[in-house]
Amino acid sequence: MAVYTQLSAETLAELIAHYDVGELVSAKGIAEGVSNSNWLIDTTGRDGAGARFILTMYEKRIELSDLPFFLDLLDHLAAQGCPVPRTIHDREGASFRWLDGKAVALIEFLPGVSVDHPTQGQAFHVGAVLARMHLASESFAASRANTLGPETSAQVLGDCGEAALAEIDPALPATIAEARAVAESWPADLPRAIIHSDLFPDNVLMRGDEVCALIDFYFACTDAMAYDLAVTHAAWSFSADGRSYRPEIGQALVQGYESVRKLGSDEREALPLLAQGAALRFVSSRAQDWIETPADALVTRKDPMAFVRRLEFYRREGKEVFTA
Ligand SMILES: Nc1ncnc2c1ncn2[C@@H]1O[C@H](COP(=O)(O)OP(=O)(O)OP(=O)(O)O)[C@@H](O)[C@H]1O
Ligand SMILES: N[C@@H](CCO)C(=O)O
Repeated sequence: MAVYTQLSAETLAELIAHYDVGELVSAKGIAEGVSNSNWLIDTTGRDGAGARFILTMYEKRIELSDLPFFLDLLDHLAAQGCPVPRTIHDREGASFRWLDGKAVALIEFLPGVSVDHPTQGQAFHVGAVLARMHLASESFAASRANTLGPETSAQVLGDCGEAALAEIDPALPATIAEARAVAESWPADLPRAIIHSDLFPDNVLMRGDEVCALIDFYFACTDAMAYDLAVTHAAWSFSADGRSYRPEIGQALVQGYESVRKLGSDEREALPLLAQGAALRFVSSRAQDWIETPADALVTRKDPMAFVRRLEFYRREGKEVFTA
């Protein structure tokens, strides 16, 4: 359940009145998501024909100084024709407002559903849209450092400590040394752009093969484009528990990406290591969350071992995985 803050109908109506979107008709809390509180908002619309939005209240994990970067990025990508929801600005032009001491933003609602078991056609289109997003971001002036790179993964796992990691699973402590080794050989000069860096199936809304929306840009940052493809590969091409690889999905993703932007030989060469770094990024954040979240909390903890299995797969299979 991701509505951490209760807002009264009056408070919501007053908030919506700051936007040129008509009057509030209904507001429903959205159960999906764990980071922020989200509501599905219906209004009468500017022309009385009705309009729908997502209201997000930023609860944790987001540096508020980064918020203008994330919200302006949505506007930029949407203006470039990418399937990304626009930020609705208030009557004074602000992209976010304050409510009960927390930042809130009104975001365009886009249709579509997240898929659990993608088809090849869907993976191809997701790869293509990822490449379009990278190219469209080149004209975006702002930048943001990746705060969750390989060195952070090593640091986070080290801070968790071997004993706490071993309590989750005996295979986890070894990932500390692996993360350090990956960080040491991390490529420094691959072509960069703004990357999504968390493009899991639940952050893509689809209708059939069509990508209707990429959402949840709150980890977006400036980094290697091939790393973003590696994250997406790790997120889409395996069963949820990471035990079985779906080669047709992995290949379709890369082919879709290359139908828009060809990978350089340096990027292709780096993909096996980038994919290990991607797997470690999610091992580390999941392990940290596991330790910090009580077992009886309302939020379901995500299993770090699902990404340890991916890590082992990428290390074992090497470049074969990314050879078309
Ligand atoms: N622009 C949008 N258009 C339509 N639906 C959306 C939009 N943004 C979010 N949603 C819906 O709201 C749900 C929660 O959003 P989101 O995944 O961004 O939550 P979060 O808590 O911010 O993220 P997370 O838990 O992934 O860190 C999504 O699964 C999706 O169903
Ligand atoms: N998509 C991530 C959560 C955001 O960091 C995961 O599945 O672990």
